[in-house]
Amino acid sequence: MTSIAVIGGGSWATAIIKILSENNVSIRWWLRDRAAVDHIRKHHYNPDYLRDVRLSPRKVKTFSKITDALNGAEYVILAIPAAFVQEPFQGLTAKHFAGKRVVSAIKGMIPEKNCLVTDWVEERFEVPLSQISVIAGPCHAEEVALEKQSYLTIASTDEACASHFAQLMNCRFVTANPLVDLYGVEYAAVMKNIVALACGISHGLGYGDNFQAVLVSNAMQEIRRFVNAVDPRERDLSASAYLGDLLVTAYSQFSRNRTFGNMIGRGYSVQSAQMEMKMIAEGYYAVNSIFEMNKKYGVEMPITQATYRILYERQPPATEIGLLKMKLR
Ligand SMILES: NC(=O)c1ccc[n+]([C@@H]2O[C@H](COP(=O)([O-])OP(=O)(O)OC[C@H]3O[C@@H](n4cnc5c(N)ncnc54)[C@H](O)[C@@H]3O)[C@@H](O)[C@H]2O)c1
Ligand SMILES: O=P(O)(O)OC[C@H](O)CO
Repeated sequence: MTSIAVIGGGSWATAIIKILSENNVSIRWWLRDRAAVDHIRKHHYNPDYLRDVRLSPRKVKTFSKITDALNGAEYVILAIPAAFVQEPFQGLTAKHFAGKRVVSAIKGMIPEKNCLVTDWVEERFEVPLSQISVIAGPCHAEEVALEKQSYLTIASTDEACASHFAQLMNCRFVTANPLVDLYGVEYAAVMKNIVALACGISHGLGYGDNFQAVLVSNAMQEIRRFVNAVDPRERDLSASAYLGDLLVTAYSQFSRNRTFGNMIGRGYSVQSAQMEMKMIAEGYYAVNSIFEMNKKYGVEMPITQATYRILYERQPPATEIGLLKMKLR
């Protein structure tokens, strides 16, 4: 049995545990909320997210102390929004990660550092890059809960590392494939959240499907320009880890980022949209990080810039999308 620590109590952590439980694994699940830990021990479902997902008490053990969850685990999966990922690891050192492989399920950047989660793991806990991977691809937790056929990409700099973890994620309703492009996949996953915000904002303003199709096409070009500037290498951006993820987030009813953007387009303030949503829209933090990063790269990024001005400079959404409209082709 492979021992896997899962860190985070949200919908994606719950969905990942459902997938892994299909295989021969032992899961050590850390949740911030002690009441949820106790509830899952007693009732075998997460009271806060994906309540219909039944958790096997034989395979899934819950912990409220993070070192207990890490103890003896071969893998550590991070499944907390990037803005909060540092918090539970305060006080931990490289020795807590010695010999472990780390998998980031996070599609976001650490706001205070404007850095990728995998870079933070490598630097902060001295985990070799060859032992780090990310879970990517178009996949909503809600569809995993319903066992709808989904595809994931496990990306790493090391093929063996990606392949090994992909095997653990393959199951009746999930096909997981390895890919050697850690940074390209991770940046594309961060950026698709920004695009989903822009899609939501324009939908909230009354723009239709015709406009969104052009917005998404232009977004793919923006992602290509940025990813190739930051990590130049040959990659097929039409693969599902990149384009597929952009499409699902831009068009799905389940998208957190699109829902958040839609509220902004309809006139909500950032604060009221955050309060109304019970889940986290990673794109809100990502747009600031990518905007800041791009000061160094100077890539043409009209969609990111418009979204930044709406969310961080409080520019009227109608004005910004109106200006963006002129730049799309
Ligand atoms: N939900 C999905 O379908 C999905 C799919 C792929 C990737 N992801 C990624 O997974 C990551 C986790 O997202 P999610 O959808 O599970 O989140 P979620 O919105 O469902 O859950 C929020 C999580 O954040 C934690 N949290 C909230 N506020 C916190 C705080 N102040 N301090 C510490 N923790 C806090 C909660 O405990 C919970 O674990 C994100 O990076 C997201 O992009 C999500
Ligand atoms: O579509 P979102 O904003 O809920 O993001 C969730 C996942 O990244 C989709 O693959």
